[in-house]
Amino acid sequence: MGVMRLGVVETRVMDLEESLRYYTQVVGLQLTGREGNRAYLKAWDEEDHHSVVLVESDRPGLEHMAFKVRFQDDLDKFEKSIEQYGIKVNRVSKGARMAEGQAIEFKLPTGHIMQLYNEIEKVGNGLKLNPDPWPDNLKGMAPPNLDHLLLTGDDIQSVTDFMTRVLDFHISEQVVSVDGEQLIGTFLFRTNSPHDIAFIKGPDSKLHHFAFHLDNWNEVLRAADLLTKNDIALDIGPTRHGLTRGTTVYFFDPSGNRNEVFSGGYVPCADFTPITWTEDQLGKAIFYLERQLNERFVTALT
Ligand SMILES: O=C/C=C/C=C(\O)C(=O)O
Ligand SMILES: [Fe+2]
Repeated sequence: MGVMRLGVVETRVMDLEESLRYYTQVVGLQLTGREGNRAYLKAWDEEDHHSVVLVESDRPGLEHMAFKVRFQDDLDKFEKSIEQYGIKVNRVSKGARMAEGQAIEFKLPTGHIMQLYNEIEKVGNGLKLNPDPWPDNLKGMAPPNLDHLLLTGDDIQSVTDFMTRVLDFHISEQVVSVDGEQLIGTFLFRTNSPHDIAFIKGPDSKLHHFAFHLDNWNEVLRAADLLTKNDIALDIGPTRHGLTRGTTVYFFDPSGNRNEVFSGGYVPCADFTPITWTEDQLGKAIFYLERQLNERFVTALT
């Protein structure tokens, strides 16, 4: 029962062809389908039809995010508990997007659209019978999987209450005001990774970044090399986050959506005692080696 992992981020892009070149050649995702103004992509170690949907639009940003639940009948249970909590739930019919089954959709207290689903076509990763550790013909950064996303919103307390009490997410880290009164950031997980989704104080309904996993620090450096090789500006990094301990590079896709490649961190379980950062240490929390935020951290949102 319950939410397994972040399954899909549907991201608005301004030019689908240019974005496809970037996400397949530089990031190194595999194109698995195209229909109308949407393109569907997966990372090489993922089995489902897609984890990233690019939808051509007149503005960048996050159209929706979807978490995969373990069983189809989890949807009925979550529909009831979300509505009991006081948030309206809509049903999304099978086939609303290529290869996807039925889903439930609702708006978070921060204004973001979230879906829960179980059914999606499995295309496999070709590594299930006497497999090599990775396939041939990988391109670009070649992340094995989608990792997490960071969103901004005003009421961090409410979204944390909802995610923990209704969707049973656990808190790995939190950022609080110096007097401890106000919750400024919240890092939440269902998988045993430092975060599957996080929220920090800022304008409602905005995307800060979505991230792909890499195996180690060398791959993070190589990702930065690839960006420079392609004359793509880095936002920051390679560096380390104090929060999550993850090593990282932040950069932007052609539409200005921030991407991240992330490696490391720790392996929390449900009994993990949350790590607390006070706002006066925010610089070190976010960029441990620089020990200060860059301006874009709070302004470059989509
Ligand atoms: O509040 C911002 C901290 C960001 C941390 C990450 O992006 C991460 O750990 O992947
Ligand atoms: Fe991140």
